[in-house]
Amino acid sequence: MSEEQAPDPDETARKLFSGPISFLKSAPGLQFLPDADVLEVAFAGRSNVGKSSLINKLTNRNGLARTSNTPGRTQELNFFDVGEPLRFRLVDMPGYGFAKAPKDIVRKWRYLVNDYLRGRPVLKRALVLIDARHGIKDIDREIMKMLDEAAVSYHLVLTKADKIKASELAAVTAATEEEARKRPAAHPDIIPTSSETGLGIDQLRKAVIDAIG
Ligand SMILES: Nc1nc2c(ncn2[C@@H]2O[C@H](COP(=O)(O)OP(=O)(O)OP(=O)(O)O)[C@@H](O)[C@H]2O)c(=O)[nH]1
Ligand SMILES: [Mg+2]
Repeated sequence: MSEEQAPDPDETARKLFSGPISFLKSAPGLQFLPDADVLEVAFAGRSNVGKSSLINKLTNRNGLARTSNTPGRTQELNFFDVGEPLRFRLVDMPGYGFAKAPKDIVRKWRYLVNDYLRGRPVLKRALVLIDARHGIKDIDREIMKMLDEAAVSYHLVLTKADKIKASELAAVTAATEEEARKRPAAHPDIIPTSSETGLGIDQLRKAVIDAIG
């Protein structure tokens, strides 16, 4: 008796993320011209929330995106082209909202992010990362508003879930979900993750694949 084995969607997604990766860093003042045929998913969130760590975990490559204890490490857009057979691009965005950020950096961030987000047909989804210990802050609402206005659909992703108790994670997930439901461009499902334990990583890979079709 032979049984047809349905492909495991987690395994399929893992394979798509494990191909060759090339890296392109935006230079200041560069126009971020999209490649018409390469779809993008952008990682946004407060400084130090864990954007770069999550990209490393998703692609299973330590040190691909630079991580740091110093908030504000990533100040440009970093593009990671994931290779065969499905080509897509992960975009590591500069973090927002770190204390003591000089005004000119904040202004630069706004210009950069606004320029990048608006009218970019290849940008299929943004992942807005929220620290599970803190929940959504006003500064996160600012970027959610930008995304709502630019009609870029986004997924709210909780990070550093390993740092809190399961009951606290359940509470912050519910609160985040409630807020997401009121947002026109937000996906209703919240994805709790940890780059330490790997929680939610398979789910997040599937969300990315889903977004790029
Ligand atoms: N415990 C724990 N620590 C994490 C996790 N994700 C990231 N970190 C730590 O948080 C710090 C910041 O992580 P990054 O990935 O550099 O954060 P970022 O959002 O890219 O920061 P910027 O580039 O400054 O905007 C690092 O010290 C990471 O090791 C996680 O899931 N769990
Ligand atoms: Mg970073």
